[in-house]
Amino acid sequence: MASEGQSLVVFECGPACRCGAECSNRVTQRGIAARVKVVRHRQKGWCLHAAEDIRRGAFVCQYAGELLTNAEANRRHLIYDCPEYHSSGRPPPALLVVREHLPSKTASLRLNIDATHFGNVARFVNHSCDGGNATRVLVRQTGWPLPHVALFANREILAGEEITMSYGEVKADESTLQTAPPCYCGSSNCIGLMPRDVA
Ligand SMILES: C[S@@+](CC[C@H](N)C(=O)[O-])C[C@H]1O[C@@H](n2cnc3c(N)ncnc32)[C@H](O)[C@@H]1O
Repeated sequence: MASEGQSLVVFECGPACRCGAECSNRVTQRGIAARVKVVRHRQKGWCLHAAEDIRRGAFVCQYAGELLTNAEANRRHLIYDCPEYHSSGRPPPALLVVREHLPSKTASLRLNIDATHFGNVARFVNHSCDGGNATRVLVRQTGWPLPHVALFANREILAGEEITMSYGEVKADESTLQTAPPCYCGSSNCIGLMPRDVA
């Protein structure tokens, strides 16, 4: 899983603030905010569904996982990309790579969060080629050096609907056609292939 381009950044109170957990500017810090359930799909594996209506703009959950160095993320990408990995019965890879363009615009921070082995329900959010109904947002907390990744509903999500997001753009180049895994998102613009990981 990868994402190219700039993610939206929001700012919240954090360890350097005097306010407590009840502060209204700590929206993403109180755990999973919507009732959700994990449902099995024949082709996509486990999926995250809304168990109640989720209003547009609402925080759903953080994307929790192991925070990796770039070198370790690249090493794991190689492992996760191997066909043997997928046929081994091990959990599907959930290594998310997001970039934050720093204010200077000349540098960017690459954040590698691997939820394959340790994570929360966000690891069950599947890809949709139409962008999905959840958007990834970087959350910076005052006094905390690194951003967190949070999922927000980008439209109203009805109870029973699958919660999806975009893993990145699908490039229909030759290497993608040969190596990209099949996509079953069912969107009208889906070409039947998932985005390939970009390190
Ligand atoms: C982060 S996991 C998502 C949860 C996963 N479905 C599971 O069973 O654990 C990413 C993996 O889910 C599957 N997946 C996600 N979106 C998919 C889609 N649109 N079509 C097919 N498989 C998908 C792929 O196996 C992918 O490597």
